Amino acid sequence: MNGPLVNVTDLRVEFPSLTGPDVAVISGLDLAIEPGQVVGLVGEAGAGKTVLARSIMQMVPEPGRVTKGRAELQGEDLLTMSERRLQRVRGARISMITANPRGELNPLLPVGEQIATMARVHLGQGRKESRETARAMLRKVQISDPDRRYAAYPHELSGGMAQRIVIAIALVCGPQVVIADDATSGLDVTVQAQILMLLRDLAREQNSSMLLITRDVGITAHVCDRIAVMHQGEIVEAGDRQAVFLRPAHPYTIMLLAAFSHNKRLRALWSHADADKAAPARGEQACSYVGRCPLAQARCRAEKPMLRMIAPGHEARCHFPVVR
Ligand SMILES: Nc1ncnc2c1ncn2[C@@H]1O[C@H](COP(=O)(O)OP(=O)(O)OP(=O)(O)O)[C@@H](O)[C@H]1O
Repeated sequence: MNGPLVNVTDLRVEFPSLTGPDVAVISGLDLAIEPGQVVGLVGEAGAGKTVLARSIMQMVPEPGRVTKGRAELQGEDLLTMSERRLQRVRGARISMITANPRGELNPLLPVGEQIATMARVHLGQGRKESRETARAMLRKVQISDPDRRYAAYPHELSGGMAQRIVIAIALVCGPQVVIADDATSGLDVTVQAQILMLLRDLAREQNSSMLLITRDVGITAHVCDRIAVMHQGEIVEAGDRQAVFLRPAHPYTIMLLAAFSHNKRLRALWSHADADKAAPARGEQACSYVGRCPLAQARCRAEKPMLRMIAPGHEARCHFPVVR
């Protein structure tokens, strides 16, 4: 296959505003995911991470709508796909895991049956075979006593166990891409790490790519091959994990890393830079970070920077990237 597995280009998503014209919460966004790659999408609350994930699934929350761009899976645009075709693609070739496992599960159906149903619908398995597949999946997500748990209802499971079931459902068809949107944020810290590692290992085992969305930069340091940093609906930096962590180039990335640092002085730097009052609205002809940027110059207010290469495989949307 030539080209990335998932290729989002020039995506724009707008929401109506009560007081004026529609607001673009995502604009000019490009993001590529290669086969087998784990891409971390990081950024603070409201950056547009969930809207991006849901756009790829053609599930933009109402009343939002995609007004521009493409989101291709192996060259086929998901954004213009018929609902009928999408039903075959979602769950089978691309699946999503969110922070609310109980909300995803059917409260009236034993959890094993929910996994087996996926195998019946998407893999064409019969009743007996799909039950075997579901049991095997329960073992893979490390649910103890899988035969007994097969018959359990969602309310009988802990949050961590419910999330393991959601992961089993998401992975049972061997999708090419898994989107994990804040998938562990509702769980205890110790369980979070276990579930993330499990998710990564299982995805790797079946060569699924993964888009791992989180506000917690620390999580991406352990799990991801590549990091994309999102700010106000735009990717402001993207690169291999090593490059972004060791040589962050966009001032926003530097601040984001400082916010997660153990170093108190670095964290203080972040809180000083956090005054967002002068930030321009999304889509204006200025850098989206100019109001908070300690390195901003006149050009940053007058001209919107493009995402451009600063080293092979490393890009930043900044007129004055910090290059070392
Ligand atoms: N249903 C909606 N109606 C109006 N605006 C919305 C809606 N959903 C999202 N938005 C807007 O889109 C922006 C991006 O939201 P999104 O949920 O994608 O952020 P996020 O980066 O995923 O944040 P978090 O880390 O808190 O999940 C928000 O600032 C919000 O204004």
